[in-house]
Amino acid sequence: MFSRGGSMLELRNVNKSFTVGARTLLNSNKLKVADNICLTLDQGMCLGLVGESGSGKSTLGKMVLGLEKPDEGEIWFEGKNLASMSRKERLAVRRKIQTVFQDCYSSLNPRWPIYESIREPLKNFEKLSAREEKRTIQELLISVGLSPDDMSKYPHQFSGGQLQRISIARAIALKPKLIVLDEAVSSLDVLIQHQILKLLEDLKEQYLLSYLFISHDLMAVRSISDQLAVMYKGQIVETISCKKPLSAMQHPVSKQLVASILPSHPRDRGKARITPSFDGTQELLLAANAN
Ligand SMILES: Nc1ncnc2c1ncn2[C@@H]1O[C@H](COP(=O)(O)OP(=O)(O)OP(=O)(O)O)[C@@H](O)[C@H]1O
Repeated sequence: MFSRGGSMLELRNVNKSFTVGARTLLNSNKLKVADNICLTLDQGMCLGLVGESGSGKSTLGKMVLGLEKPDEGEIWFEGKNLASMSRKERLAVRRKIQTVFQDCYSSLNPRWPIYESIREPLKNFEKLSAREEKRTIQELLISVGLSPDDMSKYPHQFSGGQLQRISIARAIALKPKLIVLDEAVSSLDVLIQHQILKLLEDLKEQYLLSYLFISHDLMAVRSISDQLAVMYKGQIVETISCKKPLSAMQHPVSKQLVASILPSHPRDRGKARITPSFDGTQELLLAANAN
């Protein structure tokens, strides 16, 4: 399906449940958030994971990041099963898989100049001199479209879009192979979303990155992904190439996601669904197709 490189990430029959509500001796309520998930992401590609709130997307991202463990199944990264790696190998993987979350305000320490926030992963994983660190941080800021002088400013001095650029600079500081982007553009307005998606696309080429792009926003996911996986109640109900039109999506849940995209002008709502896509082209979806 993917062709640029070999398989970077593979989820094999991954299952995960959480215990919810009161547990009694006779009863424990289990909520299945990953139900036999099988997914592959090849090197240099972007896999979009879309689905309604609570469908299990973030939990899946956390399992890839090693923040949650699957109950069953395996997660393979660069040809190795995460669960059977040595401590040293796991540490190496930790720097190769980075993340950008939605909430850039809480992911940066408000009391630190952003220099310190970007420096943190470098300090943990690289042995750089103060001079090298400073140069690296300046280069990272430039590569995300900010000024090297910004490094002495504090988070409150930046807009939401700029803060997300800083989070991205920190995520790429260790030259990772894979970035899990969990609702990374969801809190931004459409114009800034577009700019951050463009930046992510450029960085993907420049640093040969792979992305797992998690969002409930079908259009944002489609604009950056090569392949799209639709998640519903812990299951992947459909995977489809993003080269195909939205109308090619078959599963009722996918069709519902498509139907929920509102046309840009109220006049068009209810007749045809016209949605501007991020490359500026227009996609015309007849309501009959979408439903
Ligand atoms: N640690 C946990 N313990 C118990 N339940 C959890 C835990 N983490 C997540 N859940 C539940 O699992 C379900 C899936 O959550 P998850 O955050 O993975 O979904 P999501 O698709 O990312 O949703 P959203 O888009 O709202 O973030 C939700 O019902 C959530 O409340």
